[in-house]
Amino acid sequence: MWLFVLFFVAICLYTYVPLWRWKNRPPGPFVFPMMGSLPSLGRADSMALEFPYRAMHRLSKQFGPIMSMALGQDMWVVLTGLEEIKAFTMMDETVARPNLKSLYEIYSFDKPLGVIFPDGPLWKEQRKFMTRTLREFGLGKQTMEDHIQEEIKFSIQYLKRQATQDGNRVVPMQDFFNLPCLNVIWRLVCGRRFDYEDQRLAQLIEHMETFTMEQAIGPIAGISFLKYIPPFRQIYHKIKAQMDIFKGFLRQFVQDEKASLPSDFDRGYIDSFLRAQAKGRVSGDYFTDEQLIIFVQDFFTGGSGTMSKTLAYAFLYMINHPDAQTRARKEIESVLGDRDEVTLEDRPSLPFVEAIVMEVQRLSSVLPIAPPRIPTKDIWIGNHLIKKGTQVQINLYSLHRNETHWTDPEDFKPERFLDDHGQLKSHDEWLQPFGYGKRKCLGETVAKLTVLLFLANFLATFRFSRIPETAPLSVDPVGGLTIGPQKFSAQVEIIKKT
Ligand code: HEM
Repeated sequence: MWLFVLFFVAICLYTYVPLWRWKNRPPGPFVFPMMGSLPSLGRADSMALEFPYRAMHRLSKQFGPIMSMALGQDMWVVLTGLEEIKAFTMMDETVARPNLKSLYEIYSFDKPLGVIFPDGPLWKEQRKFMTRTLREFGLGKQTMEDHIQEEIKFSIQYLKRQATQDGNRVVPMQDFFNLPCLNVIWRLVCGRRFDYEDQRLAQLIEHMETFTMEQAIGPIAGISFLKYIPPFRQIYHKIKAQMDIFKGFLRQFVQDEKASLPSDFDRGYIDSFLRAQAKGRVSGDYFTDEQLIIFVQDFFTGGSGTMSKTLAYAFLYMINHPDAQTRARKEIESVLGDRDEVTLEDRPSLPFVEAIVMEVQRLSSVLPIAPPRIPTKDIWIGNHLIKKGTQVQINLYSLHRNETHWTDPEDFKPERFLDDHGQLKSHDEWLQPFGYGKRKCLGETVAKLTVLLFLANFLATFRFSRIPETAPLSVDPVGGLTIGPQKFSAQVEIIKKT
């Protein structure tokens, strides 16, 4: 009995002494010994484990745009307001990541490599290298657009085959854009694409989605002891096995690219990296094979799934909102005239299509929480102190569902981004699907271009509708780090034969 009381007192002291010492701590739900704030999260949202960002968003209505809470024994600060997120993400002291040991075991040879997870000089230099190399590869320039257009043509033919193969025109859509989007990334990486029938492509996506779409990956990454406890233990080993195969594939691919490196031009990102490695350019330490493998893996996990899930959601909303689909098609047809293909040049004449993309990005929030950060010294956001070393979550979903800023935030209303003349309003700062500040997404340009061109060209070629006598499609998401729509099918009518 006394032992139990002693244990209880020790646990309480361990939990509450740091909290008493933390003056000006952001407000937040009650912290229980061992369990932290989990009971409050559970009360705010009965599906808090599946949708932690939604539970945090609901709690923020009670506690405000900057909250503190405990997950297990660790204290976290959660940012949900625009001013707080802006202030935090613009500081040099807030670009560091926490030590997500279990995640690095799964993802990157036991240490933070690539560009998404490291910090310090490695991150700084590799982010600079990635930014420069992507620019050289024509992000926003013609070459990039040509690659995307070519992929659009292949995928339009692919959808035509699927829509006509058994006569009923019904096509499962939730994963349709996985292959084309992986190819957009693959082009950036090595200048080539896979055939859609190539089994390696499907396998790569399967390995990757075991990681990005696993609900438990957040808790496993954030709470290090979970990997020893069932059912997280099994999940940890399953994801690790899949990611080991993925990395094995990339390792072999990098070796093959090294062996066939052209002397006078770069086929893609890998070649640029290998050339920097060979020259010992910049700081040679960071240009290792392992760094390259995880760099390429970052392209896929950060870029491919996020674009394909955004596109899947775009078509889901088009099916649920046939009036918006018709209006978008009219706009596209008036721009196209006799031409076949919507291009980047048409963008200024497609305000409604662009507004649809923005509204889909707002509602889908495919990366609802940015990867976590830790301040490297005590920082102040308004009157609140975030202590050095506290884990910080940036809840982008909350920005997108803020009830004070957005009218009817749960509703699909692309018009909210248009002015009285039907033109796009200037940028709305509350829409931040790519994050904000010093670690903002590096693929924003390619992602925006890909989503817009796919959507416009597909709407010009096909009409998408709900299968007769079925209910409106659910917009509820599935997934983990990245989220996407549940399984859904569309009736696909070909309206342009060429
Ligand atoms: C619709 C598509 C996309 C969305 C919604 C998205 C969203 C995001 C978000 C929210 C972050 C975290 C920002 C932060 O930590 O504050 C991020 C980081 C990143 N994204 Fe994207 N992304 C998309 C597409 C892409 C693409 C296509 C690429 C690659 C070509 C890419 C590469 C990256 C990289 C490398 C980072 C890490 C940046 C860093 O930590 O310094 N993303 N992205």
